[in-house]
Amino acid sequence: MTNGHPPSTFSGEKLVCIRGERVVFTQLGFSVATGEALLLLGPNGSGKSSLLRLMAGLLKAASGHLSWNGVPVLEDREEHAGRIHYVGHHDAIKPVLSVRENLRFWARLHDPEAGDATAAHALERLGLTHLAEVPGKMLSAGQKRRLNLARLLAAPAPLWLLDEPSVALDRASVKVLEGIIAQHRAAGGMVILSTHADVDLPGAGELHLDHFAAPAGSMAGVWA
Ligand SMILES: Nc1ncnc2c1ncn2[C@@H]1O[C@H](COP(=O)(O)OP(=O)(O)OP(=O)(O)O)[C@@H](O)[C@H]1O
Repeated sequence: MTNGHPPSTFSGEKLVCIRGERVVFTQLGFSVATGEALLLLGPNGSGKSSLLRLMAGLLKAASGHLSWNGVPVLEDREEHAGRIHYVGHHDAIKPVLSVRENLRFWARLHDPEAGDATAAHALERLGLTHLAEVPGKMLSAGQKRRLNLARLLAAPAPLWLLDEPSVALDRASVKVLEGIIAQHRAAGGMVILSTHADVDLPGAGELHLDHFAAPAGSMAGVWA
């Protein structure tokens, strides 16, 4: 047992993803355990975002299954939602709420008891303290990304699903991201992350989505 999240394994087996009529990937499998990180790699359109959305329960697999400690996650969607933080391409920032209010809102969605001290720490870690009272709509792209990433620290969740989290970040902020991921893993968390850029995740596994592509032109119904 670590001093944070209890030992767990998140895995997927024989996953098939269809978007529109196209088979994006087929027979895809992975496994991530406590303290581990998995990098999703592959060219544009190979299915990295789709796989992350599927892992987050936002998209349904055409077949195959996802398990947490061997139990299919679809058996209890609410429990699964409670164990993840998903940060996708679209920012979830409410434009009229301040940076601090946005963070408080997210923290309480995850944990109604979440205290202000945790949110303050998250703001400080992401270099947002001086912007705490600024409305979301006035942030730059990189500041919005940092606020979305601050959600990771505002309430605990063992599994972080991050879709190209380094986009719009300056080099110093990428270093901060690498640091909070390392700390999360040291506390028994897991991270699954897609990227086209250099994000240093020591010892991370790699999943190359193009290895699971269906033959060109495969249509739903043939491979699913
Ligand atoms: N809403 C949608 N409806 C139908 N097809 C979609 C939708 N979103 C994505 N797709 C298709 O699914 C496939 C995989 O897209 P996805 O965004 O998962 O790839 P990706 O590897 O994340 O790409 P990128 O590196 O460009 O971000 C692509 O062929 C894309 O056109």
